[in-house]
Amino acid sequence: VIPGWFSEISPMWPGEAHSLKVEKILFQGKSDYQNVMVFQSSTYGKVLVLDGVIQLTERDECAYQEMITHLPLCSIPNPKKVLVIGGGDGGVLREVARHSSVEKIDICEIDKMVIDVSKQFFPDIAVGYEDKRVTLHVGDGVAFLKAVPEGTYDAVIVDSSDPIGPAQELFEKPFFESIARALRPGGVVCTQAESIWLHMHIIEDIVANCRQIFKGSVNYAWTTVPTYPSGMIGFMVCSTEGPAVDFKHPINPIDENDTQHSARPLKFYNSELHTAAFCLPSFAKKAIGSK
Ligand SMILES: NCCCCCc1nc2ccccc2[nH]1
Repeated sequence: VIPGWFSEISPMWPGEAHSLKVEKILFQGKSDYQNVMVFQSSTYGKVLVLDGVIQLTERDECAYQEMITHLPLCSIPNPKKVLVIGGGDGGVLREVARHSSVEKIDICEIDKMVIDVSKQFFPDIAVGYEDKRVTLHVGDGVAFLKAVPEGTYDAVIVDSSDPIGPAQELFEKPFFESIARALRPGGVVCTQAESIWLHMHIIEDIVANCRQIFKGSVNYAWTTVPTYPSGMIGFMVCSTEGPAVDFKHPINPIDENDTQHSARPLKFYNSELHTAAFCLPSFAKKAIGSK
């Protein structure tokens, strides 16, 4: 360990470790589920770390939060009811709130410490909780979805950590089945889906499960996030059987200057990038294929 540096060593990316220079450690705690740490970095703002894995930094969180939210929501005409699984930092809520058609936003986050720490150290991200349409459920997303009536949501966003740790079940087939049941016909889901550079086999399994479960369309999209290992992260973007959804052409575009529901304009997402996000390197296209 180099003094003054945080290195992200994990069995999920053997033999490599992204490092950030540390100015000051701001919080360290152990919740019922994981170790939680916040530090002030020299060049990426404040950083949230769970079990040694970087979840977000102030400088580049916009890429992940905006893409995971607007890829699904800009692909359907009038999202009204949205469910967020995970996303305890509040960033996805902030982005969902930009859509004026949305009437109800449910969020189910298992770890209250993540919520509290985010409100304390990342107010510009946790601002999402202030939206009147938000209802917070602190608990396990697996159990939450089992209790959801069929066809309740227009969109579900799964902003999870990784298969190693408390989010393990959010990558398994029964969970995807419970999402499909909770979505209306032609409803959409977008989940955090690892990196094509690091986890191609995990992604192949997830895509195979999604092909069996989501009878609309099944797509893999990706974005650059400089502070994530391999500099990118991907998303499964799927729709249930019903009114066709063409993810590659946003029919419900969000104006990058839209500040109706957010004091802050979009920093990252735009319609061209939306379309480009579904373009994959050849090695990934071969492994994932696209219907
Ligand atoms: N809710 C935050 C999602 C990111 C979790 C941490 C993380 N960062 C990653 C980089 C590459 C592949 C998988 C990753 N998982």
